[in-house]
Amino acid sequence: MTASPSADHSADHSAAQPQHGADSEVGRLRTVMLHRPGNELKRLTPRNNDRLLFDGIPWVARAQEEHDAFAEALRARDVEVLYLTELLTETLQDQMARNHAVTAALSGLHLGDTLRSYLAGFLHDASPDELTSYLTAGIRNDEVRGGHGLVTSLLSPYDFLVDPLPNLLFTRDSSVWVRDRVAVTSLAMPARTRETQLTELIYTDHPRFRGTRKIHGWHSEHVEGGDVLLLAPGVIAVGVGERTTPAGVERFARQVFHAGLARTVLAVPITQERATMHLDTICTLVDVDKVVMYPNVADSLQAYTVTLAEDTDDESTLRLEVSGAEPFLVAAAKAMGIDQLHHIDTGLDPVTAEREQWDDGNNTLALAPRVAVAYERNDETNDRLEEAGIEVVRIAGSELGSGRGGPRCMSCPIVRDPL
Ligand SMILES: NC(=[NH2+])NCCC[C@H](N)C(=O)O
Repeated sequence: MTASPSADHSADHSAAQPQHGADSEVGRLRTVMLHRPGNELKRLTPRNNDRLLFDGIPWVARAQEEHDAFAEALRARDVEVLYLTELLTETLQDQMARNHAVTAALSGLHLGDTLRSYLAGFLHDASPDELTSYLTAGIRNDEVRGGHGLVTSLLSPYDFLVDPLPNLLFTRDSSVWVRDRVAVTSLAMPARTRETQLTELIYTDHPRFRGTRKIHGWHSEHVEGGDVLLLAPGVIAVGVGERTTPAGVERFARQVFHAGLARTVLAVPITQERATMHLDTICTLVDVDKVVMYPNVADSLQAYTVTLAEDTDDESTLRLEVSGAEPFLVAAAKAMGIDQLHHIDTGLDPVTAEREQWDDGNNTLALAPRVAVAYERNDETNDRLEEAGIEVVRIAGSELGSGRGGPRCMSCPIVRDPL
C-alpha cells in the first residue's frame, strides 16, 4: 500500500501550515528549534544528576557559549533558529495557554491541595517570561514564600515542587515532524515527561503553529524523537530500546500509516542501556544513501519491516504486516528503494569506537546531503566522514555533551526542503 495524501483522515485541513515539515533527515535544513541551556542546568547536583539524566555537572556559562556557537554555525548556513523558550513565552501570552501550562505543571501528586493552590496563584501572577523560567528551571521548596503547611514542612528545602527540565537541551526528543505533521512524543523517563507538556502547548497555541495537525501525543505509548529517523520520504526507522517501547512503535506506525505519512516503518531493536538510549546515538544519515554508524553494532543491527496490510477508518484496527528480522542496512535499502544504504566505515578499533560513540560521534545533524554538524572532539570519526566526502561542520561540545547528546539530539528540524 502506497502512502498518499488522500489517506489523510483528519478533519481540519483549512488551517494547516504546509510550509512546516520534513520528509527526510538530509533535505536542506531551513528552520530548526533549539533550546539554549539556561538555569535548569544550574539545578544539577551530584545528588540528582543521575535521576536527571546527566553524566556530570556542566559548567553552564561554557555550555551556553558552545551552544551559541552551534546556533551561529547553523545561521551561517542560512538556517532559521527558533528557541524553545522564546516560542514558549510567546505562547504564554495567551490566557488559555497559561491556564493549561499551570494546571499541567502542578498536576503531580507530590504537592497536595494547599501547596497546589498557592502555586497556582503564584504562577498565574507571573509574567510570560517568568512563567517560562519557572516551567523550565522548576521551583524548589526553599524558593516559595507562601503556601506553607504540612507538605512544605515535611519536604526537604531542596526538594523540587516543580521539577527542572535540564534535558530540554535535547529538543529532538520531545517532538518530531513527519511531513507536515508534528508528533508530540511520549517520553519514557520520569525526569523528562513534562517536556512534552511544553512542546504540545507551543504547537497548539503559538500563532506560528496554530492549525498544525498533530499525531501521537504525551498520553500515548512511549516514543522518543531520538529514536525516529526519516530514512527517505515515506520510510521511517524507529529504534526500540531504553526509551521507545514495542507498543510505542506500533502506535506510531498506525498513526503514520493512517495519516498517509509513510508506507514503511522499520522497527529497530537497540540495546537497552544508557550509551545507546536512542537510535540516533548509533546511526544517523549524512546523505540520501549514507549513514554513519557505530561500528560495534553495524553488522548486528536488525530491523522488522512494518507495512499496512489493510486500511480501515479507525486507526486502532488497521491491519499491520510485519516481516521477520533482517539486517538493518538490507531492510532499509529495500524500503528506501535503493541498491544499498552505504555505511561509512569509520574503521575505528572497538575501543576508540566505543569512546567516540559515548561522545556522540555518530550523532550528526545533516544540514543538506553530505553536510553534517558534528562534535569536534570525535576526530577519528570526523576524519573518516571527510574522507568519504562529507563536509563536517565541527562544533565544541565539552560541556554540552555531559548530558549525552550531540548535534542531532540538540535540534528539532521544523522545515527541511523536500527531497
Ligand atoms: N536524541 C538523543 N540521543 N537524545 C539524547 C538525550 C540525552 C538525555 N540526557 C536523556 O538521557 O534523555
